[in-house]
Amino acid sequence: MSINQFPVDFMWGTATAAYQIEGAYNEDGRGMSIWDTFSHTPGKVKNGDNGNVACDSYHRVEEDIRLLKELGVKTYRFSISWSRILPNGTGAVNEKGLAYYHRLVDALIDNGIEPFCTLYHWDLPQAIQDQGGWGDRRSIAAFKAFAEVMFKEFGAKIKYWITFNEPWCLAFLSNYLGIHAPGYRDLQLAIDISHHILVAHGEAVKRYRELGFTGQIGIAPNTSWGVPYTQSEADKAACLRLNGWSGDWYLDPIYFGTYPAFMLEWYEKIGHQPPIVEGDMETIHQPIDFIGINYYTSSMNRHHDQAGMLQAEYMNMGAARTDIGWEIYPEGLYQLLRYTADKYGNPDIYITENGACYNDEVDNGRVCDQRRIDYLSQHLVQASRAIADGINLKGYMAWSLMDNFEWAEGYGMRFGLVHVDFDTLVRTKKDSYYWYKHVIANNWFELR
Ligand SMILES: CCOCCOc1ccc(-c2cn(C[C@@H]3NC[C@@H](O)[C@H]3O)nn2)cc1
Repeated sequence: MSINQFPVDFMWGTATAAYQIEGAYNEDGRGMSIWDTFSHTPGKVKNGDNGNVACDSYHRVEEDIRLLKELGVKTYRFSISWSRILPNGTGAVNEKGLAYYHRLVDALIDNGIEPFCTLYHWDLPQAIQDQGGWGDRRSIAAFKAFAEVMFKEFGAKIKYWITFNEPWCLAFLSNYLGIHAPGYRDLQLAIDISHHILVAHGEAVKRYRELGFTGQIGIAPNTSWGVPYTQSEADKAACLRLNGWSGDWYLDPIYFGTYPAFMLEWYEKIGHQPPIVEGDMETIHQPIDFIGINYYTSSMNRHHDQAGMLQAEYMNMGAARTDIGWEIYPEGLYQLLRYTADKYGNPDIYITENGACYNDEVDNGRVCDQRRIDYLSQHLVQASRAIADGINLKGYMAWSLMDNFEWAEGYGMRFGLVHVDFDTLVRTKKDSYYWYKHVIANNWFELR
C-alpha cells in the first residue's frame, strides 16, 4: 500500500447539517427551533444572518444529489431537523417533514450513496426549550420519542446513525460560554445538559437495538486537542483537562460507565457535579458501534491559575491559521486518533468532520481554493498515518459539501467544497471539489 493509499472499503464522504443548509424554516409545517429564535435575536449572529433560507437545500434535493454523485462520495452525512418532524418537539408528526427526508434518503440510495444520519445537530425545537430544554430531564424522553419516530420511519433505509453532534458545543459553548443557541452562561446548567444528553444518547441506542435494527449507531464529540507547552506535569494536566472537557467527559461514561475522575474532581473543587440519578450511568453505558471524530484545530496550552475555569492558558505559537482564525495543526488529528484508539479499545472511528474555512470567492466562474486543498491533504496524510499505525479509521467526511450557515459566524465563514452565492443560491464547484473527486476516485492522493 503506497503512502496515502486508503483501504479499499474506506468511506469517503461529505457532511452538512439541517439548520445550516435547508432553509424553508417556516414551510410545510416545520416548527421553530432554538437556532431560529437565536438567529432572529439581534446581536447573536454576525451580520444578523439566519437560517431562514440558508442554501435552500429543502427545495434543491436533486441539485445537491447531483453534486454528491459527481463528487463520487460513498456516504453523505446530513442531520434531521427535529422540529420539521415534530413541530412541537413531541406529539403529532409532520408528514411533510418525513416526506422531505424520504426524498433525500431515497435519492441518496438510488445514487449508491450511503445515508449517514445525525439525529441531533443543535436545532432543538423551541417548544422543548420553552419547557427547560436539555436542562430539564423531560428532554430525555422527548429525544427518545423523536429517535423512535426516526428509527421506525427510516430504520430500513438508514444504516448509520449519530445520536448527537458535538455534545460539548451544545452543552458548554451554548450554555456556559453563551456563544451558540440558546446563549446561557451557567456552568451547572451546562453540566446538567451534558448529563441529560448522555442519558438521552443511551436511551436512543437502547431503543434502536430493542427495535431490532442492525445498523451502526454512535456519537460525534468535537474533541478540541490541547498540546502541552512544556512537558511539565502541570502543563500536561492542563491539556488533559482541556481535552477531557469536550472528549473524555462524554466518551468515558459511554465506554466505561463512569465520568472521568480527573474531571469530576475538577468540577467538585469548584462546587459542581453531574445530576446523576440511579440507573443513568447504566443507560449511558450502552455499547456503540463507532465514534465520530470532528477535528479542525489544536492549541498549545500551559497551566495557569488565573486561566479560566480549566486553568489552561492558550499559548499563541504563531502557527498559520485559516480564515476563521483556527490554527492549522494536522499532527493534532493523528494525536487525537491515537489517544482515542488507545483509551477506548481501538473502536471503529469515522472522521465525521474535518475541513477548513477559506473565504475565496468566484472569479471568472472558478474558485481557486488551493489553501483548502493543502489543509485537507495535510490532514489526510495524518489519517493515512493513523491507519498505517493500526487505528480502525473507517471513513472521512469533509466539512462541508457546500458553504453554509456557520452558526454565530453566519455566512461569512465558508467551509464548502462548493461555493454558494447566498444572494442567488448559485452553487459553484471549487478547485477543492475537483481535487477531492480525484482523491475519492483513486482512493489515494499525492502531496503537492
Ligand atoms: C473556548 C472559547 O471558544 C470560543 C469559540 O468556541 C468554538 C468552539 C468550537 C466551534 C466549532 C465550530 N465548528 C464547526 C461546526 N462543527 C459542526 C458543524 O456544524 C460545523 O459548522 N466546530 N466547532 C466554534 C466555536
